[in-house]
Formats: sequence, C-alpha cells, structure tokens
Amino acid sequence: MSQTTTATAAPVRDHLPQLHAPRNEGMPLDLDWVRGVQANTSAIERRAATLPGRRTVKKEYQAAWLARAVTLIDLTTLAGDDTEGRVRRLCAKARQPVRAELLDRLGLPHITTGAVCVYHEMVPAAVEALEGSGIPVAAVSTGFPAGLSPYHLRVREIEESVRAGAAEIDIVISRRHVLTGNWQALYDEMAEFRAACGPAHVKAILATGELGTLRNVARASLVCMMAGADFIKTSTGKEAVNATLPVSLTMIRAIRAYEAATGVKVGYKPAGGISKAKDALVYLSLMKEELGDPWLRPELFRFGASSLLGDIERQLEHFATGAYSASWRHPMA
Ligand SMILES: O=C[C@H](O)COP(=O)(O)O
Repeated sequence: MSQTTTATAAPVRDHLPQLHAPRNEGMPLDLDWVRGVQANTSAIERRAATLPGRRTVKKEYQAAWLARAVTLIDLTTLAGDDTEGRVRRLCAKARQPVRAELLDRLGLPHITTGAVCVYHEMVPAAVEALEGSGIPVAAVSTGFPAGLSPYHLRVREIEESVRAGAAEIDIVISRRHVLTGNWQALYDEMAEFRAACGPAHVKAILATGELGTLRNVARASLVCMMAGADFIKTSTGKEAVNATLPVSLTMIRAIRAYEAATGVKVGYKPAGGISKAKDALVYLSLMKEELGDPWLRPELFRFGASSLLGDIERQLEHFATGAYSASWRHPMA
C-alpha cells in the first residue's frame, strides 16, 4: 500500500524569510486529560515500520523536497570543543547551505536553513555572523543536556541567552517529573521556563529516549503544550536513543489533539541521529500526512541536525550532475 505524496508545485518556491508562528499561550493544566492519554505502542510501532519502505515523494519532486528540508534544518553544533570560528563557519553555511550554481541548475530558489542552534557561550558569535540574514539563533538551555543544574540557574541561563540575542530557546525538561508522574511539577517548570524566554520562542526537549514509555511521551508532550511550549522536540542528540518514528508519531498526534482542543498549532522538532536525505523525506511525508501542509514550514517544523545538510547537498549534486561527490566536499564548519 504505497501512498505517494506529490507536491503540486516546486514546494520551496514560496519560501519566505523566517517568520515565527503565533505564540502558544498555553492553558491551565488539565490533569484529567493528561491522565486519560494512552498510547497504543504496538499499533504505533506497526504504523511507523511501514513508513521508511514507502515511496514517499515522486522522483521528479525530490530535489524540491530536499531543498524544502534544508529550509527546515536547525543547523546545529553542540560540542565541547566548539569555538567562535567554527560557529562563524556554520553560520556562513546556514546563509548559503547549498551552492547557488547548483540551485540554479535545478531551477530552485536560493534558500537558508531554518536556524542555527548552539550553546549559550556561542550565541554572541552566531548572532553577529547571522546579522541581516533573518536566520534566528537558537540556544540550548536549562543545563542542557541533562537539565540537572540548580533550578534558579536554569531560569537565569534562559534569560542570559535571550539577552545575548537568541530568538529561540531549546529547554530540557526534568525527566524525573515524567518518570514519577508529577505532571504539576512538569507544568510549573515549563511555564516558568516559558516566562523566562520573554519574546523568544521556546522548544521543549522531552529527551524521549529517557522517558520509558510512549504513553509518558504523549503525556509529557501534552503537559508541555498546556504550559506554553511553542515547539516540542524529541531529544538533545545526547541520549542513547534519540529521534525515532514511533516517538514522532506519538508526539505529532499529541500536537494534533492539542490543536483540536485549543485551535493552537504547536511546532515539532525531531532531533538527534537524523543524517540522511531519505530520512528527511520520510519525516516530511509523515508531517504532511498526519498534520498537513502548515507543518512543512520553518514556523512549525524543524530538524535538529548537525550532519543532515551534507547528505542533502550530495543528493542535490547528484540530481544536478548525475554523480555523487565525496562527503568531505560538504564540510559543515
Ligand atoms: O538538536 C540537535 C541535535 O543535537 C543534533 O544531533 P545530531 O548531531 O545527531 O544531528
């Protein structure tokens, strides 16, 4: 049962400068709703298992879809040996992620990535390097990746990153609140983190690989949205298991349920281990099928990825020239 997703036109043609979606103002914690959420793990896993083998996008549209995927990448470096120089090179890549000549040959518009994602200390360098580009800087925060530094310092870290110019803050939640079913504590934490973000949009990293069950993933997604998360994000990239398709289905369906109840569209960011162009196409078709076209834009969908762009570039080069280039020709920074 191969269902083919077809684009009606080159899907990147309408790529606009980066805009954020309206904020999610949140709602009071509805514990009955949270406790009533179930996740049918075997059904979710069965559905997820059918996704990679399907022909998701027709061949003739693939280059355009891959270019679309580039516009959705939070181009990321989160390494202990990050330097301002590396971040500046990454930002140059974000401004021009694919060679102009290649895009011209494919008849595609010039594009940028969705954002650049760095640690707090690298925010000023990224802000300076991206000035005038319209590309937002995202800062990981709140004691990323474990989220176990003193609580007041986690709140302070958010405020400092916003002051340094980050337009997006990727916070990590306290996994223990999920594992102990303390939904009130998770809600309060998320609401305070959101308030500390001020005008910056907030992505809630659930670290799903550490939450035990898909039911916990579904409930944590819902609580974070109720507390005002603008995006929910799977992983830090540092857990043993990061973004997976079953987790994505679970979180996407929580987003759908939240929209049905509140009318508010919350964004989705799978992160960690997404490094192949073909995986990006699977995610795009999943978003289109489960949530629809609004979630194919940077306002509502991002890939958290450090090496995906290199593989997409190689595929685009193949579309343009018929030959693959070596991966070393596509350095990130
Ligand atoms: O949020 C982004 C992730 O840390 C990137 O993970 P990755 O290096 O596996 O692509």
